[in-house]
Amino acid sequence: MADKKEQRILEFVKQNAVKGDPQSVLDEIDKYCIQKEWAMNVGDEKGLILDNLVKETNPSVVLELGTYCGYSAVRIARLLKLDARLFSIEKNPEYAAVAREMIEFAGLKDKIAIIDGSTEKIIPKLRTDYGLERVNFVFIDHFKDRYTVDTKLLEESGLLQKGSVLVADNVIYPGAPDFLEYVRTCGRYDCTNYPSHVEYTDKPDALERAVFRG
Ligand SMILES: O=c1[nH]cnc2c(O)c(F)c(-c3ccc(F)cc3)c(-c3ccc(F)cc3)c12
Ligand SMILES: [Mg+2]
Repeated sequence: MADKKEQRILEFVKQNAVKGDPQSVLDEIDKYCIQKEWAMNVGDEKGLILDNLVKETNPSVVLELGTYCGYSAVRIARLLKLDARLFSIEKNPEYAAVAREMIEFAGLKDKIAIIDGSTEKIIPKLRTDYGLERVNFVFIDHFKDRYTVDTKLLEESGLLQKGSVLVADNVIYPGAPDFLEYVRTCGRYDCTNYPSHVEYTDKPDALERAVFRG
């Protein structure tokens, strides 16, 4: 594959992180993105907020929309209990290939499954083709114009149950105004905003947590 930024990040991690140590993988990705090339990982500042939201939920089944290089999959899965699992949907095959190697290097291959394809095609098939009954935690971090339609797909798929937690990245920048409007006004979610910054910058951004009322 052509040497792309995502490949360079993976190579840097392989050279500098400790195999089987998820925290060192996160630290080296952050170091690369701060020192060499910006990349759209959730990053260390929003990552700490995400850590706390995962810890307080202690989910058994996690769904991620948008894998990219696997940073947030590693970040979340490193906190999960032994029998918990994370399913991450990625449309870009080059990103998925990098993420698989990143996740294997971090030692989390048995906890994380990457599903190749688009969310609009995969979400409706999660119950039938992947055997998912319910998801307890969803990290939404893909195309901002898909946040609302995919949230509605999750509702219609029957995968959400009372207490299922959605956490969405970038709700301020690049922004997901229709998603914020939907989850805050449709009456089916309890919402909380967590102000932060775009990864590796001082540009304001935020995470939004939306807890499904059932
Ligand atoms: O696309 C994304 N997916 C997930 N997370 C993202 C994220 O956390 C980001 F910070 C950005 C971002 C924000 C500001 C900026 F200047 C550049 C990129 C993007 C993004 C937005 C528009 C694009 F054309 C390309 C990338 C994403
Ligand atoms: Mg993001």
